[in-house]
Amino acid sequence: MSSVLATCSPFKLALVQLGNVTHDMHANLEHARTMILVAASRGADVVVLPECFNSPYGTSYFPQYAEPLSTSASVKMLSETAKEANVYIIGGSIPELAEDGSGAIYNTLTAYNPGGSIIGTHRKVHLFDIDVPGKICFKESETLTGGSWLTHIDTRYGKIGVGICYDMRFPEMAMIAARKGCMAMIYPGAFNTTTGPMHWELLQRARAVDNQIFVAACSPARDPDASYQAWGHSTIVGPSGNVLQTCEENETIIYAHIDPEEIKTIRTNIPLYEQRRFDIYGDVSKTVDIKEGKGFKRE
Ligand SMILES: NC(=O)CC(=O)C(=O)O
Repeated sequence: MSSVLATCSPFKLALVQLGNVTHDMHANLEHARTMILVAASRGADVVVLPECFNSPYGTSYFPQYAEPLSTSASVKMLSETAKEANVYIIGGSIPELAEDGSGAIYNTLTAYNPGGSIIGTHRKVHLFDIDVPGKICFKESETLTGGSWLTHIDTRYGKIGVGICYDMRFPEMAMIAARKGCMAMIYPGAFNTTTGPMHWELLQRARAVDNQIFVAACSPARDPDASYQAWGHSTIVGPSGNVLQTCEENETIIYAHIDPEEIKTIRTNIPLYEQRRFDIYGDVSKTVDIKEGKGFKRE
């Protein structure tokens, strides 16, 4: 049993499946703020927003809406709202313009503590480039650059790993987080009406059961007028791979009680953590070190 888990404590998690994401960023921010306050008023301790919550999701939109984090209206709103509502916020993602003059744009998550300070920044590592003939062709790499570190956030409830959408398809990220002592992986995401029914829930349950951690994925609500049809179905999964809470495609907030005792119980009953054969296949979590802030980066 990881000693880190011994210091974890229960909390109420809220996923805001945000609707009404328009072309007006300031209207989107105001709506997101209102929904965070609703979640907080219903007792949430950690509130999660979806991928690309401040603007429409699409390769042509990323450059249009990209902001440097240091002057971002979205970061300002999230920081102020975390403080006002006295909650942790895992702030979905926003298009981020690099401040090094390279012009690079990232799909970036920022996380906040109840004091309003940023406690983690994650740039989507795996870009969503797929082509399913006749169904969906999407190439984030046309306008985005992939991130280069993994992010684990320290909260008063324990450590939480974060990823963004397509990152969920890469089991190494969740595996590393679990072995570094994270109690949960949380993914803001926006699967679509082709890949959503195929893989959205399956992937979350797989990441949870493989690693015996909680997994949550927070989607935007579906907008029939949008160019990208989000799947919705925000979901929270327990460490046995059990779905704790889910929903359909409309705007809503889902909640779940995250109790680390459930992790301890499943790891006692099915003790994978004592049975792994690193002598045969090695331990992927040993290949990454803490490099900067809350990020992990490979040499
Ligand atoms: N939008 C994504 O990043 C990922 C996705 O839709 C999928 O993997 O399917």
